[in-house]
Amino acid sequence: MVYIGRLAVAVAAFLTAAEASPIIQRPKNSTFSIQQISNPNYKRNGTRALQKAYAKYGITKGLVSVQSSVGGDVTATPESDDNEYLCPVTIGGQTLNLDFDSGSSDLWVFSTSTPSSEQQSHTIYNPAKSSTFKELNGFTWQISYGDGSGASGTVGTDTVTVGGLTVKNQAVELATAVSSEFVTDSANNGLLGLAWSNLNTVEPTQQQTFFANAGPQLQQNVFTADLRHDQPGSYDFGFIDTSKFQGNLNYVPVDNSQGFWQFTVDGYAVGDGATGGNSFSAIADTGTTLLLLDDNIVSDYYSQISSAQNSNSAGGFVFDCTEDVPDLTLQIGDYAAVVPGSLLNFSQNGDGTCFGGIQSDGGQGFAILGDVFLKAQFTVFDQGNVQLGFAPK
Ligand SMILES: CNCc1ccc(Oc2cccnc2)o1
Repeated sequence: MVYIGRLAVAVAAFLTAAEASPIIQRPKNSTFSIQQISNPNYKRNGTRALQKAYAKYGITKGLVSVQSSVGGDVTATPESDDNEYLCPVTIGGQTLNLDFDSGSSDLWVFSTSTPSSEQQSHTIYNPAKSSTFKELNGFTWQISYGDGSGASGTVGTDTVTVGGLTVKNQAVELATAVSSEFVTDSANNGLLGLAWSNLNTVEPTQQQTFFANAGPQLQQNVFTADLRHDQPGSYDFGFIDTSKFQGNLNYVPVDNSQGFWQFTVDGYAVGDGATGGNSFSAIADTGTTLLLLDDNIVSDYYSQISSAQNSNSAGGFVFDCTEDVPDLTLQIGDYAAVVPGSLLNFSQNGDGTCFGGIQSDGGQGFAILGDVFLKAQFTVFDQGNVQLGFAPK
């Protein structure tokens, strides 16, 4: 299709030139030159130059435009027990609180297409009330998450704004079915995927994430996560706010071949014990609540807590709430990422036992560093350099 486009553009350019420019009569083989002067008021802007070219030749490529070249900053508010973090997103002028998920790549919302029995007390998006919504006819999506929840539906595009950063023609996925976990999670009106676009589930044509569309035009092709325990945190797009962390950022290369923010952890330590263990693969996942690790590391950790046991009824490791819970340190290159014990006593079960922030990753071959880990680190998701940066807060 691009080839045919170029041919059309070449022909159009020729015709335009022939029609528009005056025919200059001059003797054969004469030469002349015109002295150019630069326009002092001209400010170089690649996006605008490209948009002008597209407009001139009528190329209606799905060029997304980013209104702000600086970026955006949005508050991430924890639900009870820090179960998930919700951020306001404006779609076609309608604002919904969505769960930003660096472990998936679909932007989907509760909508007028969601069965009314499932809409319950959710905020829903109504494409009919958006002047900028366009249906992608016949496009569908279907996703399932690590906790067994899931959703599916149809697709369109609209103008999406996050913290002052606007992307036009962003794929917005409308839920026509959602699992019970979402129906009852009434503060959560959908997800905004921040993993890599090769994980997007839209068919027949995979769609780009909000961040993939916005990133290349930002001052820095990054977003950062500063999640907090029991208080609002933030996601920043396009810049790194050095006031949000201590010391220097420690970068590690990312393998995005599976679509995740995946990297290597080089070892671990429990409490003030020695760092040991084999290196292992992990993903940075803001959409997962806990810190999910290999069973051997989980057993080693809970062997340090005398009352700890793996409870079937609770669905994981629990211990007496009165216990002193050790820190966990993950060695990432030269950086020792400490998760304080205070974050590893995750929640109360109501019977004097507490639920651990560290649980099994279910043997799926990589660890999932969810919110329990990300609350303790300022994290830079660097799309431009395909790397992650960590620093203590
Ligand atoms: C609480 N369950 C519903 C729900 C909220 C957010 C998500 O999405 C998830 C779940 C697990 C991992 N990644 C994303 O599911």
